[in-house]
Amino acid sequence: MLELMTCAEMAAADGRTIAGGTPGIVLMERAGQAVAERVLAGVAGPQRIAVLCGPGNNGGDGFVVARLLAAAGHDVAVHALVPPDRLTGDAAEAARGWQGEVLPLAGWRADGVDIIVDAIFGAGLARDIAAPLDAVIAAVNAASAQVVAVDVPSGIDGDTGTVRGCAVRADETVTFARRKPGHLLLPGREHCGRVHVADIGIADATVAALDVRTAANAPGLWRDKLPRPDAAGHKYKRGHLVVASGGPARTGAARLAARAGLRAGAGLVTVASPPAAVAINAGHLTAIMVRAVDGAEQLADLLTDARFSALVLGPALGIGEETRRMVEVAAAARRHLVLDADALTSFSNNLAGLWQVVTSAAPAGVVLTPHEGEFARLFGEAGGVAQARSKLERARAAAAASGAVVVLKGPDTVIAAPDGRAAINENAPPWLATAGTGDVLAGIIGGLMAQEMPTFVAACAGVWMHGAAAAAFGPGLIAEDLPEMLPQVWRTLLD
Ligand SMILES: NC(=O)C1=CN([C@@H]2O[C@H](COP(=O)(O)OP(=O)(O)OC[C@H]3O[C@@H](n4cnc5c(N)ncnc54)[C@H](OP(=O)(O)O)[C@@H]3O)[C@@H](O)[C@H]2O)[C@@H](O)CC1
Ligand SMILES: Nc1ncnc2c1ncn2[C@@H]1O[C@H](COP(=O)(O)OP(=O)(O)O)[C@@H](O)[C@H]1O
Ligand SMILES: [K+]
Repeated sequence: MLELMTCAEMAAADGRTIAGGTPGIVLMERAGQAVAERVLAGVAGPQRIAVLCGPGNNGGDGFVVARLLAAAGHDVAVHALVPPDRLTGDAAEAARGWQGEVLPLAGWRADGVDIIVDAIFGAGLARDIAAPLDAVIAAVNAASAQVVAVDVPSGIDGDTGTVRGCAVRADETVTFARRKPGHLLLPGREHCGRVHVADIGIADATVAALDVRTAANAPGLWRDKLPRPDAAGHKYKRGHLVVASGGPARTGAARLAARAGLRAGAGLVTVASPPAAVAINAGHLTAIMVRAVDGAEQLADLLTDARFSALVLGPALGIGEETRRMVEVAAAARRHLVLDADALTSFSNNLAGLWQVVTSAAPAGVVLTPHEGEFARLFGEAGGVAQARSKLERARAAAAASGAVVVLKGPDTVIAAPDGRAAINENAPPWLATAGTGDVLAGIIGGLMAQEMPTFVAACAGVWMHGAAAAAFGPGLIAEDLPEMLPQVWRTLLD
């Protein structure tokens, strides 16, 4: 159930289910039933309920909800954007089942209403919301009533999570068959409240046949690919991660990444340090080793030892030619790479150079972990990225353009593979917005890749474990706390 279906995929699933013998009105009845049950779940005693119905099938669901809630003894008022005789298809049939009055939606006020059912627009939202509906949505959002949205809060684009002009802020959202990307991407996620997924009879096989490429990032996606130490193992079987350090005044980022890599399970971790920073690094490290490595040439020498299986390059490494050459040397040595921070910025406006790196590293995997600023510098002008409608599609286009797995960070981090697979993360608490947490993420992913976890799932697992570690620590988090929470996260994953 981790798939996230686009509105077009949902319509296709709907069409195939109808073609398979389930009439559309039956799906609409089940949808309305699920919403009504959710409304009733939270109430004691008769409620004054306003059902706001739009001109399409989302409105059709609303008429079903209204009928069921009235039958359950509540005081229900229906307000519709268009008169029922202007509805067509299943929505028209649903409206015929509503015996009560239908009042206009324009000019609606929330006075005296306990619960609002938002059935104005769902998957068919096609343009920005304009007058007079913008005032209706403002009235919904200003009301003290409980708001339950049908499928998506009206005004939120289900594919992109963007607000089309204005949008309802719901307490609860009931969607059907699977969640949609807009339930996880910001700002959509914040408009949905709690999201419930109702089974309306769209078979899993029907969803599977659509080859949905987007998923919510959760252990079900990658738990079976996590590296697990075995009884016959030794540390060299668990991979050896190398993290490159910056100069004497810029060493902390590499140590954060290195410690995270060790906690992520790499058997050994070495900080490759400029000679001038070796004493500082050594003074702060115990289980992690330090090696003097002076630039790209000496990195190439280090990597003649085949046991170094993965590298994290970028955190506080410095921007420019030498960092770019270190990346190229590591790629030429065909090691798994996590490129972060300064390593990314060293390839600004040089997508061809990045593509070359990814190509020469193959079959080893490359993961890029940009935040929005780094992403813009890397991919701003790239074909496909500029045209993309959402964070999801931008990350996917960047993965296709670079050949790497792209982790586009933020509260709704998107992980995208060049083959089109993508996952949206939803477990990261805002405590993560603090210096150095990105370095820790790079280290976790590098630690998993050092153990030969496949690239895309290593990136997904790393992002999730990072969010889970932050959530487990909670308020007051600083970057140093994250690696120390990983044992607790591992226990939940390996049970
Ligand atoms: N798929 C399934 O399995 C099932 C789907 N179900 C339900 O169907 C819903 C999708 O229904 P839908 O396709 O009819 O679209 P919907 O959201 O009602 O809107 C379309 C209408 O809105 C109008 N319109 C659009 N934007 C506008 C704007 N800014 N301002 C003003 N008008 C605007 C648009 O007008 P037009 O663009 O044609 O001029 C059209 O009239 C889905 O969310 C779910 O609730 C369930 O019944 C269970 C089974
Ligand atoms: N508001 C937020 N909610 C959840 N996670 C966030 C938020 N802001 C940032 N993050 C996460 O925190 C990390 C910050 O990384 P980055 O920007 O590279 O910082 P740094 O360079 O200081 O390490 C990323 O994993 C990002 O996804
Ligand atoms: K809605």
